[in-house]
Amino acid sequence: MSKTGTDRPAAVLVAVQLATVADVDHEADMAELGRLVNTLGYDVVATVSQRRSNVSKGAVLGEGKLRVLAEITGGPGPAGMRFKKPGQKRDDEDEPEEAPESAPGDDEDTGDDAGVVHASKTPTLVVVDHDLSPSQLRNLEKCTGVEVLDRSGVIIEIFHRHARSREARLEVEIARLNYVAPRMRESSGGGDRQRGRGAGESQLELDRRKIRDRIAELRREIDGIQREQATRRALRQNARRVALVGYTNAGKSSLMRALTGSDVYVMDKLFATLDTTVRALHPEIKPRILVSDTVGFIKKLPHDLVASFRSTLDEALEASLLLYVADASDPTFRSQLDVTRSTLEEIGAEGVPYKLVLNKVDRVAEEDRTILLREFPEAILMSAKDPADITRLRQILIDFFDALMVPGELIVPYSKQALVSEVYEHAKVLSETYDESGAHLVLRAEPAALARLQSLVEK
Ligand SMILES: Nc1nc2c(ncn2[C@@H]2O[C@H](COP(=O)(O)OP(=O)(O)OP(=O)(O)O)[C@@H](O)[C@H]2O)c(=O)[nH]1
Ligand SMILES: [Mg+2]
Repeated sequence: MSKTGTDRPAAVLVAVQLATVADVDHEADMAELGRLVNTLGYDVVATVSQRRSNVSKGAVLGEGKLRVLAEITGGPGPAGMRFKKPGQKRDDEDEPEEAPESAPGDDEDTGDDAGVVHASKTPTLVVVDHDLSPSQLRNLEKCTGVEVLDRSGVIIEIFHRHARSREARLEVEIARLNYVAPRMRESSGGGDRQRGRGAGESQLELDRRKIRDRIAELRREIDGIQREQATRRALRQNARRVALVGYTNAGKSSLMRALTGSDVYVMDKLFATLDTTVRALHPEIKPRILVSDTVGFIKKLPHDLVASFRSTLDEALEASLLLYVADASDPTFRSQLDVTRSTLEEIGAEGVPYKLVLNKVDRVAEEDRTILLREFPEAILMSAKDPADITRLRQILIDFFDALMVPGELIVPYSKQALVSEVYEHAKVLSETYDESGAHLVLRAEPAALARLQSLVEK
């Protein structure tokens, strides 16, 4: 848990552990949720947890724990929630709201201190580790009197705050609108807004239509940007490209910095990077190798965000090599690797050749490193903080691309001497001699690059 006593706002976590979830997985999930909430700028000051056989449809927790939660946030408690009378359905309801059941069969639902860590300052945010339905969210807000977010809501909010490039901002805006649309409700004030109706469309329907229109508008804008990017990428088509992919906080940007000498943002927080950056391997070699740093993955990434970030990850799709970066010092890195694999599959990058980089081994004990190597014999064990490891990784990249090269020969006539430098850009020139026909270049190049150079010379 992060430091308290700062002027950062406070949040309380709500953890519901279902019978099907093992303790160790549940704890890892909660630790990750805590880090997400820290990234959002809050200190986690309390946790209310409950083991349940299922998540209550009405308000997630049982009545006793709702009371405890409301006490922490200073809200009215379960009494503040309005429930429908049997048979009655409000027009903005997607789901009927149910009164919290007291769940007699569930343990730890006593409303006493079990499963509760007490708050040192009053939280202004409640974060739940389950996806909430619109009515669950409303019920919890009424009960606690403060803002409530579920895991997807937190992730979308982080993306919203961190997105820098125009495209990332537009993508996040769409994900956010898709997230809020079903959670919107008729304003309770009623009166004024009711007057706007009449044409058979409620204010809520109108608001939702506005959101759909806005999403369509954002999509068009993104399409424009993507066309420009495709052009820019086409210019890099002949370059040798490697993309860093992996779970958030694994150390992708640190590797990017070390490999390319660039100053991309590195931070011990989740989702420090949201935009793709492309830089040449440094010190530069010819032909150059381009490295791209990408957004990190996370468990249960909201589907809209996966879809949105597909375009950001196009960079990865077009790379000849992916480096799957994992934080070997994190006890849950194996499940993080699974998330990386399945997310890459989802965006259609599963066919791209890859190498596994087990990073942060400086924080792994010597004997555990041996175990890791036995389990992942192909992996590159390294630390982004160790210059010798970076040199080794750099050589592995160079060797990978060199192995794709085939031998070739070009004769560049004197009338086309400008092409010689072009050849040096895209091939490894082994010898350069001159006779009456022009420059004889003995070289190695990737087959596509060689064919292209050949056609330029003969044109
Ligand atoms: N000890 C140690 N720390 C590392 C290593 N590599 C990265 N870190 C630290 O791990 C944290 C996250 O590093 P980043 O490079 O920002 O990770 P990332 O994968 O780019 O993360 P996101 O952009 O948030 O997805 C930072 O505090 C780094 O200093 C390493 O090899 N050893
Ligand atoms: Mg990063």
